[in-house]
Amino acid sequence: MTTAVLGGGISGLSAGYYLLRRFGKPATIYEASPRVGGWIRTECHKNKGFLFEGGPRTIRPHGLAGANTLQLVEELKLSIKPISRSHVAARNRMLYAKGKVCLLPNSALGMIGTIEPFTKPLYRALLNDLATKVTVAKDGDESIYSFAERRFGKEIADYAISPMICGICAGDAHEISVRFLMDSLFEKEQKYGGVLKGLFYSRFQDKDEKNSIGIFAQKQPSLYTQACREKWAMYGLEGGLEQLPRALRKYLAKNNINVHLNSRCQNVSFNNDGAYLTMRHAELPVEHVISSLPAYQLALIVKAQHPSLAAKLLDIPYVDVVVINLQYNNDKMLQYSGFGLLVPPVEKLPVLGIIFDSCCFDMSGSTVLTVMMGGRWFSKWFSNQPSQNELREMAQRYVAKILNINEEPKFSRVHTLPKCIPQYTVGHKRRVENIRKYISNYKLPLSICGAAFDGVGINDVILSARRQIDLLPVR
Ligand SMILES: Cc1cc2nc3c(=O)[nH]c(=O)nc-3n(C[C@H](O)[C@H](O)[C@H](O)COP(=O)(O)OP(=O)(O)OC[C@H]3O[C@@H](n4cnc5c(N)ncnc54)[C@H](O)[C@@H]3O)c2cc1C
Ligand SMILES: C=CC1=C(C)c2cc3[nH]c(cc4nc(cc5[nH]c(cc1n2)c(C)c5CCC(=O)O)C(CCC(=O)O)=C4C)c(C)c3C=C
Repeated sequence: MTTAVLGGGISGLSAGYYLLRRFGKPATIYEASPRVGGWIRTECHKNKGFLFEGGPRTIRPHGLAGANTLQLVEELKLSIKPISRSHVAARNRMLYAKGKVCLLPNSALGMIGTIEPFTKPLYRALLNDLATKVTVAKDGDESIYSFAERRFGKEIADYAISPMICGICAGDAHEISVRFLMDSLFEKEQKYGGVLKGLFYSRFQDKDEKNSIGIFAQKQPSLYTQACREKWAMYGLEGGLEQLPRALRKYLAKNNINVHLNSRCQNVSFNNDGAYLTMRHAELPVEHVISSLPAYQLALIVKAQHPSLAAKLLDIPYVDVVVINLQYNNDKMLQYSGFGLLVPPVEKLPVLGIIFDSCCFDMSGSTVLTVMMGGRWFSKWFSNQPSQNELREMAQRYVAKILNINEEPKFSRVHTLPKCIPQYTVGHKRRVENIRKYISNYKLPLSICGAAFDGVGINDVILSARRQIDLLPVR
């Protein structure tokens, strides 16, 4: 009997990779769709010199999780396209607020003056933090909006934190847990009575960067050393991010880890010896199941035997995002340079943000933009199920309004990504603990990784796969 990995997105493929590295035994990955990669999807227009990313486009090189991904990228011999900290795409972060494109400050000097859309200098937010007493959070959690508003004031919560949440999980900061993005700042505030105070008192205790060496035996991955030396802010891959799942699949196939495509798991039932997977045409006995599925998909397949585990999994909500890629045959269309812009939810627009792909990476004379819409507000704007053409027209209308680009794009692509990103709402940490407790109490031969549980970024899901494999007992 073998180990089965469910899902051939980046976390399932990574689980296969770490299984191979740790045990060297064959295993099988079952993927429901006809391709690997999950939400990582690149459409390459090689002859025209540009590409469209339908999901993620960049990865951060920082910390333990960043170093871990770089180690994988290095082992797969992929070509990196770094964006250094001094690159405009790393320096210039923009908002569309109050009818204008606003450039956010990127140095301490920018804290002194009043910068639109803010009505007060940003240093006042820091004074607010110093002057405000700590409120002990109920059940050790609160929304990131409430935390930011408490510590730094409403403007920071509306125009800095809320758009940032849109740019990471397309979610509403009023609902997302402070622990999703600011776990350590929140802990510091609760311990030392303020964010700045916490940062000051704990400045010699932050071991994250040092710990990043921990899991790499003696030697850090050399790409990580290079990323630190060359001050990368983020990176993409030559040929687009889909090269990562593709290369992983090839590597796994060469090493007896097979990926079965078009193989949806319909049910899983556990017994004393392992588990049975129900596939369309077969019942497969397996020793252990590693699930990298979205929580609601795992819920579907465990529901018959473990309805209360299914209910816990269904408590992790997801949102839908519309992604529209636009390409223009002229690289001088944009008046602004930067990674892109985010639209704060207080603006009440269907657009979450626009990414300036051709500012991040060379697109051989094209301007390439990606408009993202919907997210937590998807049903508010798109309950009438607009057609692809209507979505494209809507995106173009906002590109005209916000960026003053009125030309028709030469190429475009519209994708609606249903339930593509989990929402770590207040209490998420406890929910995940309870899910893992259930699995452990019932001694289920099941490990869970993927975006639903331990972080939504590519780095997080790869590291989550590695950690789950590291926890497996040697038989
Ligand atoms: C629009 C967007 C932009 C993003 N931008 C970034 C970014 O810039 N940087 C970054 O780091 N991250 C980004 N992310 C997040 C990142 O892309 C995802 O979190 C990550 O790809 C999730 O990988 P996964 O393997 O956990 O899940 P998925 O990609 O969802 O993979 C799960 C797989 O399981 C399969 N499956 C489902 N049900 C079954 C079943 N019953 N049996 C078998 N297989 C099944 C699915 O077909 C899928 O292939 C972005 C995400 C989105 C949606
Ligand atoms: C500037 C515009 C951006 C839009 C619009 C946007 C949309 C968007 N992003 C995600 C998910 C993730 N994005 C991540 C990183 C990331 N996103 C942006 C900007 C926009 N995102 C930037 C500049 C970055 C790089 C990180 C940084 O330096 O701040 C990540 C990874 C986060 C991590 O911890 O590594 C995710 C996940 C979605 C779902 C989305 C849809 C609206």
